[in-house]
Amino acid sequence: MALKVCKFGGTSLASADQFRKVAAIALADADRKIVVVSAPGKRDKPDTKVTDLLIAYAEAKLNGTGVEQVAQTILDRFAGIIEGLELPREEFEQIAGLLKSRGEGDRSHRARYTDSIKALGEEFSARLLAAFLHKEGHDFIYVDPKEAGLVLSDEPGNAQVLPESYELLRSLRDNAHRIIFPGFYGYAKNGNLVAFPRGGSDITGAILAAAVQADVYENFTDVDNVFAADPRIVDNPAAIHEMTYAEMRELSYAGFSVLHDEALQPAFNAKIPVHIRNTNNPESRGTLISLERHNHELPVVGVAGSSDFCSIFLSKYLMNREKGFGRRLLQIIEDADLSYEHTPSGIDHISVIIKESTFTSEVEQQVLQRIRAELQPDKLIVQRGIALIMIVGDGMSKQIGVAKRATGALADARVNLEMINQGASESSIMFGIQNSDMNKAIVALHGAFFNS
Ligand SMILES: Nc1ncnc2c1ncn2[C@@H]1O[C@H](COP(=O)(O)OP(=O)(O)O)[C@@H](O)[C@H]1O
Ligand SMILES: N[C@@H](CC(=O)OP(=O)(O)O)C(=O)O
Repeated sequence: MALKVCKFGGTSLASADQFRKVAAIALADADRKIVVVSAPGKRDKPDTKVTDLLIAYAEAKLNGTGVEQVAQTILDRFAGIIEGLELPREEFEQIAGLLKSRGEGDRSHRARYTDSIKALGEEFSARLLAAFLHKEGHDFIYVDPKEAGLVLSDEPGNAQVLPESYELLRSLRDNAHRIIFPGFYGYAKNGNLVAFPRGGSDITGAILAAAVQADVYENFTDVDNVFAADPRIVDNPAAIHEMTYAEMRELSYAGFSVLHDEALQPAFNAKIPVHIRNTNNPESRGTLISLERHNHELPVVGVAGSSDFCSIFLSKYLMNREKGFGRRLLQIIEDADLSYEHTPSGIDHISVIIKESTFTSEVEQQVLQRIRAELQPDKLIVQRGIALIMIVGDGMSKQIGVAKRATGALADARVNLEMINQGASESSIMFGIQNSDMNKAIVALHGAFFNS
């Protein structure tokens, strides 16, 4: 018998009807031993995810205004699901009670308090799904991440799994029941509830899959497969049925929101294939992500982009002769508590690419002052509003002319290139362009590699 861990995203649990689909998928295969769930997501485009409602609830509690209204919206969402699943009234009372009592918790640390509230979306989803399956006569139980041993670093909203979790979680494998597990959060060693970054239920699923040595990690979402470009940007993008961990890691980091980029590491380390599938169309083939792919024809498997980066550009004659220049520059970045994304360089120049949200004007002033004083560059320019576009494919290094095809397509679309950087692994090329050109560039690059 195989062992499968499956994760259902927010769109898969957005309403009672969606819960029923999830239950049917879980029941369709007895190998689906562990089911990880997200909080109810959007039912349609203008809708709001429960996680965002809970964050608004935490804000309202912290600021002391508008609490009742947002609490009502949250409770209405769950009341609709409970009613649609024909669950007893006590389920609703339990949720309302938990929301209220958790809301009264310690508010002295904003981020910590917000984590404790926003995790409730996943907890409620998991409790309701378990209650529904139980009512229908199936042997599923709700498992609490604290009891199971999902131990995380104590970094609110940005937690990372600690190695001991894997040993502790392994025993889920031998649990006599099938398991419903809430995604997105765990507990620090000091007992504090801590959440992963947004989209982190994908990470929970991958950790559990690695811990129990699952045969496959099925990640159910609302698309038939991973596409070669974001379907919200490109009409009818090409379907990708197979890709490697490395390709998916680069693409999800670069903008494919279908899978959290940090979810791949646990699966990759434990060599567990990840199968992206559609809750609304479980018959579709999906996308299998594993160590190697069999289809080697495609030099590029995907084009992704994200906006709002900035670059710190330095040039200095004979920079190449100055030992430790790069190290000293990156030390200044580190001292400002910044992390960097890329460092494209040439003999006399180097750029450091940083997320714009972290590079406030105050931080900019400090950093530039130190760079001028300690490195004496000939030129120092900060450019904001940069989008980074990546074309990714393990087959790229073996094919001649990939960069030419890409730059040709960008030129035809009249996209101005600010920078180009080929990843050291030769499986990606990054283009820095203006934010406003991002979608145009993605459409052009998708066309160049997939429309022929
Ligand atoms: N390259 C891509 N392939 C497929 N989906 C993508 C891609 N890029 C972005 N997406 C978006 O990711 C969405 C699924 O991710 P997400 O909304 O986080 O789902 P879930 O609620 O299941 O976690 C899709 O609906 C799609 O709009
Ligand atoms: N509900 C959390 C965690 C998550 O993974 O959600 P989703 O599976 O809907 O992306 C969030 O919105 O960030």
